[in-house]
Amino acid sequence: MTQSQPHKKRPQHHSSARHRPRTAPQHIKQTATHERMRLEDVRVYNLAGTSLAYQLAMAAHIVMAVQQGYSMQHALTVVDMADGARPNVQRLCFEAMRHWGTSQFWVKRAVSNLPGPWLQALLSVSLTQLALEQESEFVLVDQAVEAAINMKPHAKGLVNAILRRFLREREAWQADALTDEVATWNYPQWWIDAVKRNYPNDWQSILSIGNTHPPMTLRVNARRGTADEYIDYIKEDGLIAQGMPTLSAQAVVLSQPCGVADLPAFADGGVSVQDAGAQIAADLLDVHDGMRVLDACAAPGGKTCHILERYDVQLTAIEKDEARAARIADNLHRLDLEADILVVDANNAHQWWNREAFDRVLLDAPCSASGIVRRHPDIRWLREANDLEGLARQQAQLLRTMWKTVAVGGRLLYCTCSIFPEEGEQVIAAFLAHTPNAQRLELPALQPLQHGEGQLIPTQTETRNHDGFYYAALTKTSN
Ligand SMILES: C[S@@+](CC[C@H](N)C(=O)[O-])C[C@H]1O[C@@H](n2cnc3c(N)ncnc32)[C@H](O)[C@@H]1O
Repeated sequence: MTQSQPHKKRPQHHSSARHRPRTAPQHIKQTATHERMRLEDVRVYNLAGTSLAYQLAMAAHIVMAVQQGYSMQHALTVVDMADGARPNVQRLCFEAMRHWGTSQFWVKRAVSNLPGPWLQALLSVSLTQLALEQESEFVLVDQAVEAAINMKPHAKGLVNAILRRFLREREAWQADALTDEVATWNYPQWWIDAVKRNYPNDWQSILSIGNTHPPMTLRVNARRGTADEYIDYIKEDGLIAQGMPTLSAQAVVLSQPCGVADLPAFADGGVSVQDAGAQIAADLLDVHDGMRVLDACAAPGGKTCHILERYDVQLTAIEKDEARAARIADNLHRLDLEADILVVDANNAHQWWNREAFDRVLLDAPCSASGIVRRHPDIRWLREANDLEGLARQQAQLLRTMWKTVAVGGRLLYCTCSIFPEEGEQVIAAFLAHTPNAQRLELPALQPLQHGEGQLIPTQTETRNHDGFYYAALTKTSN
């Protein structure tokens, strides 16, 4: 460690009032919850929480919730589960989502009348486990049947028969799946077609990387030390890591993921979890001390905090979702940083903007999240082809509004965690075509990384392991 011991514990910070989100009128999309299962009612009775049967039954519920439009992360957070069951349920769900195309293909081939959604989900979760050979075959089939007996007793024979048939005919089933694109790649057909269309030379590797386990990448708090110091520091805890300087001076990738609570210096703000591709934003925004900075779509505050760790600026963070805005406040508090958090729709500038222009504006717009499917394997099954049109409209609207707040000579950095040009290059091209006082800036730091102007695609090499992002920087030439 260095003399200043940047990653050692230090006294608890006392939150200032500026950490508390200020609430303004919100427009949060209401979902048609009445059409979907109530996550509060999800229960598995009569099975011990430690049993695989319980965990398979619970995973089937969560996966079924995703089919009904809930995000998996939300379902996993909200559903009440037996103590200790959560890590394994989570693993079962993540693996089921990464293999949903294959397992649903098998279920549909195996039955003449499709069973109800929970049974389909149980079969998919179980077939995925058999295909991955994670559990003993005997235990898996036994426990899946046990889960069925508990939840849908009439289906005991069906579950037993399908799982045993898979074990007998595994090779034929696997070969059969390769005749179908959705079953082969495990993405909806429209997604496969869009990746093929936009990346004719790389579409297979992009789809494959999206099905791998993401790295656990950290951002070292620049106020506390360097990436190299942190890498040395965690060796004491037996953790191996390496830097990723081509992406960010603060990025550190762990060779093995660990729980956030076990991360040395996490609790007292020495590090945060953030993909290396996301960490480029703080460089591309070209911030200097003393500037007025706006982060227009800020929650959970990853980029807000990164900017504040590096520069002494006056930062306003806007977020329309109150619960998500609270996460910005939590992160600022943990990192001992300050920003003004406004809970408001950024598009309603008259509600929050006093017409004092910002030197730097970061617009990390809501998007399909197609660049981060490794981390959220359910996203592909939740999105629909025509979502891109609606998202692009939202992105263009936010860009038009945020542009008003940029000072002459100032910079706006537009970004999304998407790999689809509809949400990246096409939004920027259309904006530039209609905005005479906007000029695109070169981003030399991005040159060696990009795949098409401003576009980072998910990459998985020793020196570059990051998610998919799009970046464009614009400067205002006149009012
Ligand atoms: C991609 S996330 C931002 C991630 C964040 N920049 C980070 O690095 O941690 C987009 C965020 O914008 C918020 N959002 C979407 N539309 C908004 C709007 N019109 N006004 C304010 N926030 C909005 C979403 O709720 C979401 O939290």
